[in-house]
Amino acid sequence: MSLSVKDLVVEIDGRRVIDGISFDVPDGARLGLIGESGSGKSLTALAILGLLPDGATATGSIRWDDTELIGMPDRELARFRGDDIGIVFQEPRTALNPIRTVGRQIAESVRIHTGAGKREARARAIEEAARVRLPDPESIVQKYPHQLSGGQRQRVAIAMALACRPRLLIADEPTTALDVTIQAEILKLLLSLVEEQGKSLMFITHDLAVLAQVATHGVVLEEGRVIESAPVSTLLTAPSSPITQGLLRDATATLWRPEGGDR
Ligand SMILES: Nc1ncnc2c1ncn2[C@@H]1O[C@H](COP(=O)(O)OP(=O)(O)OP(=O)(O)O)[C@@H](O)[C@H]1O
Repeated sequence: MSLSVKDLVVEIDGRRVIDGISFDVPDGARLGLIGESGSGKSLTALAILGLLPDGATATGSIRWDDTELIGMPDRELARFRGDDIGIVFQEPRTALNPIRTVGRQIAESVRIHTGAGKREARARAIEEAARVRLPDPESIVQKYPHQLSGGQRQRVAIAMALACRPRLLIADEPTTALDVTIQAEILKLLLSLVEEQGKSLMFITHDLAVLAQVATHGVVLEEGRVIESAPVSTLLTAPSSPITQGLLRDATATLWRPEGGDR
């Protein structure tokens, strides 16, 4: 299953915020969307998921294999979300319900997307918690989100997204809210899960050092346009645009230091 975005334009209240973006995520590929704040990364993800804010319109084409997602009725799109395309957001707190145990929330994901019964879904929730390497899965599923650390909450959000076995996982700055060591652990986890299950990944970040750890190809955005699209190794060694050169200079030194970099 592959995703193909062509000439995507998003307008919000008459302002063109995405201005003709095209890129592909072939089956099993790991693509990064990278750019500074406001360059249009999140809106591109939301357009793919059919979750644009009120007042926003999308034109162009977003195809999932042979199916056009732009203009698809919301009810049909809802089936795509989760079943085919999963999402993990930056701040796991917003993805989790504070008054339900994490096990129940993972189980709900399982139930909605597999039709499993309650008991089976509860057992699956423990398996999914173990899969994202949460400690002591049998007891952690009985906890509430506030009883977990930020990194553990992000593991729960990843478990919920993957419980539906989507073909493509979209991760929008999933580690930005976490401190550096936890960030590295979550990136490693995401990468191993995606590779293990042969999924495609679309990873959104403003940090080229983070992108280098998870993606093989990068699409650089600026003001809603694609500025450069190249293998990550090229972006790291021979970035052609000033924007990418700036991203390379800013790359987080703690995680990865560009050779000969001036920081
Ligand atoms: N709900 C909204 N209403 C109006 N304008 C919006 C809305 N959401 C985003 N925008 C505008 O669209 C542009 C792209 O925003 P987007 O959130 O996609 O950027 P981004 O690259 O994801 O940034 P960040 O890294 O800060 O999340 C920005 O100019 C932003 O101001």
